[in-house]
Parts: sequence; C-alpha cells; structure tokens
Amino acid sequence: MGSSVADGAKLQPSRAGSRLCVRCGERKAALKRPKTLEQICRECFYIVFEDEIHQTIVDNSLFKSGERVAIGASGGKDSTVLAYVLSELNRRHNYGLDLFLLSVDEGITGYRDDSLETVKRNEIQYGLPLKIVSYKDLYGWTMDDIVKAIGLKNNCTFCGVFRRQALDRGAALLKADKIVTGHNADDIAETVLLNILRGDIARLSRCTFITTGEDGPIPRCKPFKYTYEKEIVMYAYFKKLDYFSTECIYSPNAYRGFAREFIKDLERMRPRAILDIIKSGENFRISTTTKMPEQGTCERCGYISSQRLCKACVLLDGLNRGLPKLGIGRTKAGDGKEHAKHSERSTSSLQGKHGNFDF
Ligand SMILES: Nc1ncnc2c1ncn2[C@@H]1O[C@H](COP(=O)(O)OP(=O)(O)OP(=O)(O)O)[C@@H](O)[C@H]1O
Repeated sequence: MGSSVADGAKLQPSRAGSRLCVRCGERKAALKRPKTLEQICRECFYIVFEDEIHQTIVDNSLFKSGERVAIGASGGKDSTVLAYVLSELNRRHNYGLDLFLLSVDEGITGYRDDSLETVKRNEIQYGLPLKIVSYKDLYGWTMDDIVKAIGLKNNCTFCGVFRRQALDRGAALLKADKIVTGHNADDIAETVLLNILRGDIARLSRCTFITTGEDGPIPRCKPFKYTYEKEIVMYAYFKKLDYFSTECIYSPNAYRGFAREFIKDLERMRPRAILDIIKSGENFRISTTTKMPEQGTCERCGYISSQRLCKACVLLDGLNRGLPKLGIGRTKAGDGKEHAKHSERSTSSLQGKHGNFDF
C-alpha cells in the first residue's frame, strides 16, 4: 500500500480560514506549521521546509562535492521525503553529489516486500539508481525465519543490529562515501529520552551527533535532525509523494512506544519540546573518568566492534547454534557473557561515583 492519504488526512491543516500567510502576506494561509504554529501558505511551507534542511546540510558540512551518497531507503515517509528533497537540493544548490537509493530487505513478508515495491517506483520517479541487499543473502536468515526461531520478543534487536551492518555492506558495494538516513527530530528526541531511561551513557553521548561513524568505514548522517515528523508527513502529503505507510508487523517495542507517545504529548503542549530535548542531549557532558567502550574490529567479520566479536556475529552464532537468545541482553554463554560482563562493567561505572554527567 503506497498511499499517503491516511496520514495526510490526520494532519489536515487546521482551519486557516481566510487569513493571509504570515511569511509572504499575499497568499491565503493553508496550514499551521507544526514546528512554529505559524499560519502559512503551501508554497511558503515548501520553501521553509527545504531551506531549513539545506541550512542544516551547509552548517554541518554534511557533504563534499563529488561524494557518492547512499540514501537508506525503506519506502517509508521519512526516507522517501529525504530522497526527494536531497535530489532537489542537490540540483538547486549544485552540491555535486552522486545519489543512490539503498534498501535492506529484512525478509518480512507482507511488510518489507510491499515497501520495496514503493522504493522501486521511487527509483524511476526520482531517477536514482537502487541497490537492494537482503538479510537472506548476507546472513542466511530472513526476519520471518528469526521470528519463527525466537518469537516476537527481542526480534527488534536482531533486526536493528543486522540492518546497521547491512546498510554499511550495501554502501560499500555502491562505493559510497556516506550513508544518509531519514531519522528525524522526533526520532532523535525519543532516543535521547530512551538512553536516559536506560542509563546508556555511551549511546546518550553520541545519539545527537548529526554525523556518526567518521572513524569507521562509511560515515552516516541525518539531514532531518531538526525536521519534525509532522512536517515530513505534511510535505509528503501536499507533494503527493509515493510512500508506504504501514507499521512493521514485528515491532512490539512497548518501551519505545511509550517514549514516543510521551514526546507527542509534550509536542502538543509545546512544539519546541522536541528541539529542547535534542539540545539537552547535545549538551550532556560525560565525566572524563567515565569508562567508555573502545572501538576495535570484530575478529570474525572485521566490522567495527567494541568486543572481540561484533554483536551481529554473536547474534548469528546464536541463531546458527540453535541458541537464539545467546546475544540478547545479559546471557551466560560464550561471547555473550563477555559482552554482558563488559556492559555491566561500563554501566556500573556510570552509575557509581564516577557516573556523573555535567549538564
Ligand atoms: N530496510 C531499510 N532499508 C534502508 N534503509 C532503512 C531501512 N529501514 C530503515 N532505514 C533507514 O533508517 C531510517 C529510520 O528508520 P526507522 O525504521 O526508524 O523508520 P521510520 O522512522 O519509519 O523511517 P521511514 O519513514 O523512512 O521508514 C529510515 O528513514 C531509513 O533511512
């Protein structure tokens, strides 16, 4: 289902009546901008939406001319709008980028197979070459197989760890210099909150970075770091972009869902709350005595890892040995134990007397 109508209808612009747009003062206001609550016309909305993303790209020097950039394309609203806006800005401002769509097929029947059809249409609509890599080819397992083996609980851990690596591997095949993803301001605020709730200081310290992995094989960045999800949906709706709008059938992550709802409630009361949470995340200072994981490479696959074996190899090992829970949380077997010990060590050191972070 590639329709954006349902989302758009939910976001139908509030009755702007016959008021004039506060930006151009000429055309009728067509919507109340979610980020600022300004009454503006469609044309001005497109301009501010695109200009803010361009400004984010320029201010943070996200790209260099001549770079090959792989756009993580799931077929969902965020990455579809990202692909569309990035190709527009690339043309308009002469970024000089070679853009590609990169999709990971996790092997989720009735979900990813349908969304990949959307990406294939986007390939033609935007004239961007598409590369698809699959969990089946990379790991020998689809998510359907994995869920059969471990059930619904914890399946997101496998999916997240495998996807991260799959995007890197796909980008390497494309000889990409950078990966961009459609993570938006709401996603980042949600992650800041979750990392605080979990006491995950290592992740808290880097989850607001606009570019990560600069020391790894292929840096990845988030041009939508300051872009509100509601505005992305509005933009896609008004521009009639072709995207897929169904939730993953295997995502029962209640804890994340709670953080998401909490942020939506805050946004309703005060739209700036999203930007303020990001700002708070950016300004956490980790005590210099806090022990942080050291980046190395996985002995088996060579992928970046702070352990002897990377998380993907540990999880895969568990699956292949019929012990799928091996790498989940704090297990008692093999490398999982090593991992658990390490995370216990780093967590307790954060919570103990050295565990202060300055705000
Ligand atoms: N299967 C995939 N293939 C390629 N990139 C992906 C895939 N899944 C996620 N991504 C990238 O990671 C970003 C965040 O993914 P997430 O699963 O949080 O989806 P989302 O917030 O619903 O985004 P989208 O609307 O683009 O699906 C996406 O915008 C996209 O860039």
